[in-house]
Amino acid sequence: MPVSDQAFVTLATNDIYCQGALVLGQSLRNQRATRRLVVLITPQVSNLLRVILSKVFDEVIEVNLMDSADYIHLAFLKRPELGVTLTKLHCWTLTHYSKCVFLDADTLVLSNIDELFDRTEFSAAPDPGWPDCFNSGVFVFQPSLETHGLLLQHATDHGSFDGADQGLLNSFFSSWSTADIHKHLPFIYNLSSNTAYTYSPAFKRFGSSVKVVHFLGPTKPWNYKYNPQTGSVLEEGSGLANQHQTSFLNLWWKIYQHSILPLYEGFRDEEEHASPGHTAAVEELGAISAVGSSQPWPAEGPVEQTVVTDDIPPSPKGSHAEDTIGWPELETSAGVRCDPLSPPSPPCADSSGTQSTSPADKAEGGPSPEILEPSQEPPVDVTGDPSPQDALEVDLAMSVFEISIEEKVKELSPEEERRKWEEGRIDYMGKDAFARIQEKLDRFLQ
Ligand SMILES: O=c1ccn([C@@H]2O[C@H](COP(=O)(O)OP(=O)(O)O[C@H]3O[C@H](CO)[C@@H](O)[C@H](O)[C@H]3O)[C@@H](O)[C@H]2O)c(=O)[nH]1
Ligand SMILES: [Mn+2]
Repeated sequence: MPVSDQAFVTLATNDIYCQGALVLGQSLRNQRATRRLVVLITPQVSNLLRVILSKVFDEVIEVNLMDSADYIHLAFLKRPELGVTLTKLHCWTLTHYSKCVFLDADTLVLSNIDELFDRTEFSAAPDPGWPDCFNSGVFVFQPSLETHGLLLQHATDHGSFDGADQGLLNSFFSSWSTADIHKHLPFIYNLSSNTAYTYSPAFKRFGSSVKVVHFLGPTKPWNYKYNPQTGSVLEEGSGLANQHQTSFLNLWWKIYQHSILPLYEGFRDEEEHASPGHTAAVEELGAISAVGSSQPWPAEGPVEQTVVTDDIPPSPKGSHAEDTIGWPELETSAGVRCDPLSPPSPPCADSSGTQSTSPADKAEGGPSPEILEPSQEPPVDVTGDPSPQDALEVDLAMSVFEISIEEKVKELSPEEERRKWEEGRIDYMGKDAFARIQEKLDRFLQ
């Protein structure tokens, strides 16, 4: 039975972390999650990614620290280093839900975890590095503007001992390690992907019951390159720790390859009649679709529709993530193609499941109006008009043998370029390499 006042929530502040959020959301779908799927994003996330996110998530909610009420602003100004942290805390403002499970965008769900909703705030699993602290990559919480306010106050007054949300949340929910064992989630709900290496006998014994893998640490699945032919990540230069970690990475990429990449595929048609003002994004789309269309990724099984939009129940797939192989058309439930390069038409906006209201608009009851911060803001259409900054921040490089996701090097204006040169910041290996300059000269001389 779907429970509509409860939700799985994640966060992505840029297009790169969006790739993680997409795989996480898809993995929840694959495991037939019965709660709503919500992703919090910030203004940096491109319009294309917002549209893609809305194919997997029921709600895409933009949060913006700077537009928020004064006390948030204050906390942010006093503690600028807590930027992403304070953004994560926004999950407490989702008061149209009675209970939520937060999952980092670098987690992967391997089996159904709906039972986590039997737990209460604040439940989390031990951190592998310091088990008296919880890891803040997976936690059960109860949205409340009052708690949100208290957390921000705590951030303003005390900061965070690790400079991020985990330190802050541990000092706020400081009785976690001693007060109530029910609030200790078993480690299988937040297994750090390199734990198999640190305590391999335990992994041998309990590994098969793992439900959530967390790729915590500096190297994320999207930092690896993947071979779609062999179905495995390329080890070169990535320093893979062990075979278990590799199989979790492969699983992540398998979902990315079969269920996420096809979501970009449907934008191919837009390429032809897109206006010239949008070349950056269009080039990107071309790169995305060109290989996919002429050379579909090896599919191992029946081609199924895996696109899930608002109000469509999770796709009735097998219970394993591997079962989901798809090559879906990017169409919404209304059968309307959404063009990320032009303002969304009403059917697109309707069927995408994207929220155009801020979370607290739907809040009922709750604390006094003066702390109902987001509701005073005008509604934000998260898939609104594209602007020059809307170009993708990621490069999805694809060939038959290799898929990779890379952060796009930001295009600098000629003035910024000149300043960089003058300051001696020259990209000898990249675009200032002799070969590039030679190309430019050749073009000029022709
Ligand atoms: O640029 C960023 C960085 C982070 N995030 C979000 O914040 C989460 C936490 O960041 P992550 O890179 O996953 O941190 P971890 O490597 O998991 O490191 C640990 O430390 C973090 C900071 O305390 C905690 O948030 C994590 O839960 C904890 O596992 C991510 O999953 C995303 O959801 C973004 O959206 N954009
Ligand atoms: Mn994480």
